[in-house]
Amino acid sequence: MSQGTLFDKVWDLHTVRVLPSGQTQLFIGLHLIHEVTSPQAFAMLRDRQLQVLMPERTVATVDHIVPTQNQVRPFQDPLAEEMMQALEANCQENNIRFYNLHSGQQGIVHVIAPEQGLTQPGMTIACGDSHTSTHGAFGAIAFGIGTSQVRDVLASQTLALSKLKVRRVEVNGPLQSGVYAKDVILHIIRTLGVKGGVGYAYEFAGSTIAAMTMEERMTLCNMAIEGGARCGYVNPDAVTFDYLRGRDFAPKAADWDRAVNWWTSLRSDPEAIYDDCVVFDAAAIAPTVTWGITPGQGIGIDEPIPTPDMLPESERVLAAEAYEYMDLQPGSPIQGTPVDVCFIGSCTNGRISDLREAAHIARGKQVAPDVKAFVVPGSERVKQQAEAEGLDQVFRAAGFEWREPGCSMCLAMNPDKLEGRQISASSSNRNFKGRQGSASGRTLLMSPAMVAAAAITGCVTDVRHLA
Ligand SMILES: CC(C)[C@H](C(=O)O)[C@@H](O)C(=O)O
Ligand code: SF4
Repeated sequence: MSQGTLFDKVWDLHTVRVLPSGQTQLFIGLHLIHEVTSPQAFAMLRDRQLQVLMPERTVATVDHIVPTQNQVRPFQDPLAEEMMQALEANCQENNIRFYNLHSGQQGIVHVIAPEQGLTQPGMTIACGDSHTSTHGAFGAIAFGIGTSQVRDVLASQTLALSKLKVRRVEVNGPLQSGVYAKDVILHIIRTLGVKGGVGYAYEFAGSTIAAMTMEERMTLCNMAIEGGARCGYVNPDAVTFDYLRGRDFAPKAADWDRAVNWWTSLRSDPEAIYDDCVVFDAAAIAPTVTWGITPGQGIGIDEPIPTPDMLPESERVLAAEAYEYMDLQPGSPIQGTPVDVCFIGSCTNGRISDLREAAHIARGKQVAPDVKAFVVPGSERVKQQAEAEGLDQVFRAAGFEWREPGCSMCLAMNPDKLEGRQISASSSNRNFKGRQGSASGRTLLMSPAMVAAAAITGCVTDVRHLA
């Protein structure tokens, strides 16, 4: 075990057996569930008269359907209320820890597990949600699963999986000021493509990543899946351990020291062999904004929207679809594009450091007329912390709305929706057609600081000129 990657080591340690199909039966240390992808899984379990095998290894929260304004029960949307009731009943019947609204610990599943110290290095973590890759920031092997796999984990605490290859994605050097983890990952996806990571786990490494906080690493790993990599991870180091120490579920006293030794031993070895390796220069990364309908259609804020001849042949068909849908002119600058809605939140960028960065830009300024700007903290704890620091006041004074925690307009399964052809500047992770609640709505992805800058000026703006 001395020449492996963290991925190989964690995979091997969790292998129950190799199945006749060649797949691995992998033990899942932590199973996270939410209201959208779990109800059917529990129903399938009941149909087969199966029990939840290890309820203490499953943790639930409610995030996607949660209204961020009126949270009175029953919810106005009957479907949301139904999902909520199903989750409540399933957790109660099966003895599953559930962080309900107003528990003080509710929030987006990928925000709450790390903040409580549930997410730890060396774990295997699964959740019926594609952005489970977020948890890889801690050196866990964490990936999204479908509903029938949620059933499998509930019933057996294992999954049948094929092993991934590992690509080392190295980023070196200091980031320019005004450039954030979000820009780094948008840049990586733009370069390697939205399908570039299919079949791979991405190991993020290099001095830029080493210098990142845990929250920045989470932003990075969150979007590994948008680059096609089912999981992304960072080797655990002192930054990881400092973040974890003292959190609710982190090991305590003598267990802590043992855990740190153990976690350290799981780091990829210097001689580890990778299936592929790519290197980026941090200095070449500018504040990045998407102009199209996939997270890979991004450009530096100073660049023009690419014309077809600037793109490889293989990207031109999708680009044509994007020009039409977005109604943006190839060859023209992205800077100055007017926006209608500014959304700060999501599991990509709804953590306290994100709100601090955005508040820093908004402080003492005013949201542009006719722009609707709102901030949705990633969790109840993030909200509480932000309020303790007075960030809510900064946002409110600038004309932003301050909301209750949840996924909100990241995918608009709640009342927060774009209307008609509105364009949003969004700190979330997906800009697919119709993603934010209007079938013809348009999304520009960017960092929370850039969203705040767009809110103030009313158009896409280089945050480096505003700060
Ligand atoms: C609802 C859920 C299944 C979905 C996902 O898997 O990612 C959602 O969280 C999203 O971001 O699109
Ligand atoms: S915040 Fe968005 S990306 Fe994250 S889990 Fe919720 S819907 Fe999915």
